[in-house]
Amino acid sequence: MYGHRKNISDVRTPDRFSYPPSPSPSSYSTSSGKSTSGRSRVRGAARSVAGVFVACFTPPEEDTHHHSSSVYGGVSDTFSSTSDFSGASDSTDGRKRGTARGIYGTRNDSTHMKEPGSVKFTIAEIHYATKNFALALKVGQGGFGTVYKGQLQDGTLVAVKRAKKIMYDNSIGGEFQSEIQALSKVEHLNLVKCYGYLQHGEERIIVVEYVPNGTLREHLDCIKGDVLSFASRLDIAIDVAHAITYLHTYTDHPIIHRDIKSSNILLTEKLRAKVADFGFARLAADVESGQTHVSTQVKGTAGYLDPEYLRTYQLTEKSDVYSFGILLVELVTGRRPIEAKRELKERVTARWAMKKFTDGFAISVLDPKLEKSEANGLAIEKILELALQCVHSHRRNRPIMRRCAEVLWNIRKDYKELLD
Ligand SMILES: Nc1ncnc2c1ncn2[C@@H]1O[C@H](COP(=O)(O)OP(=O)(O)OP(=O)(O)O)[C@@H](O)[C@H]1O
Repeated sequence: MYGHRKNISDVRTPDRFSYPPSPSPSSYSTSSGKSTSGRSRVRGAARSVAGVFVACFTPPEEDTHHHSSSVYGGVSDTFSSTSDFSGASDSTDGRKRGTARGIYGTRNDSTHMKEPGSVKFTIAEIHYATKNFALALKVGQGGFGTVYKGQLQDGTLVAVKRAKKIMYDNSIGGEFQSEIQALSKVEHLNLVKCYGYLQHGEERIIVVEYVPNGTLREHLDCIKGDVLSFASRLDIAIDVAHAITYLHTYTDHPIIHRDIKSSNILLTEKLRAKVADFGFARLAADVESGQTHVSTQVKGTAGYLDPEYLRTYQLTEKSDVYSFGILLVELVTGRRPIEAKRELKERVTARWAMKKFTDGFAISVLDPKLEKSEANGLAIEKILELALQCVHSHRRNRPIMRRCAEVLWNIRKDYKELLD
């Protein structure tokens, strides 16, 4: 580790949380089987938890900062991996973890990383791929830095994530290595693949799979592509559920993503989802005998943050489940988790949607760009029921990710049957 992440958080988007445990003047206000089983049952179940959920929200105030203190918590609800969720990439592009070293050839770089799965790039390769960081190849800007589209000598398209200059001091180390370590060790069809990295002087660069079709948020905003159909949204939800399930069941070392949100979901041309940005990922079992996760900073994005994590500083897989619940609401409503410009009762999208759901008007929160059909109406009820469970203020009452995926499979099955 290289030191303080506060420097990183300070340069992130305002709604991003990454704070050290030290006291600070500002404070955080949490702005923040076949399931056609009858709407009343669904709503009944919903009501039993809705109160708890609603209680956990406070409409956003101006200041959305949070400061945490040291944290001690147990990692719970891990579950065993099955092939259903493995989705392991077939790596038809030849860049499968085990073959990557061969692809990039031998390097005479003395700092060549020996860890399996890691590939160290040379600065010459990066310059070649990005045409010396040509502005025309810039595709995005995030908390970490600038993202360029690049092409390796063998033709592979890559996204080159170049750390901000402001992070050139050692404070970037933790973030950089965290991202590399987490990314390089996992491989799944619905996770953005990590090809390698470069640490050259003050440069910190990560090379990942290029996902060509923008972020989920851009699609929901119709900045990219046509209106996402309800069926596509359901497929995306399932892809994301598979990816997170995979992370949570990852060998002996479950990975908590910690920053599940629509701008971290990248889409392929065929609208398959790939979960990106493991900057905040953390190996859940890399601390204290695999049972205790000690977190020194609250990290995540406003609107997606698990209130129990905020309360207790305990980070578990269920924090991702919470964020996933918020993402489900976002998918069906099209709205951002927090819409500051709306009237108070609609400002926190999940709370607004859940209230409508429990009152029996789930269809009224459907993204206005979608048709209010019977199939959409039934599916949104079931999705909101699942979302409601995911955002339960007590993590023990939230389903595990695997269960979320199973429920979504059934919703999709019923949805398709109704359409046929
Ligand atoms: N693998 C990728 N393939 C294609 N485009 C990408 C890829 N990764 C990132 N981008 C683009 O670059 C933008 C910035 O990505 P980045 O992960 O750095 O930040 P972010 O997730 O948008 O913001 P934050 O760092 O606050 O989470 C994304 O919104 C996306 O448009």
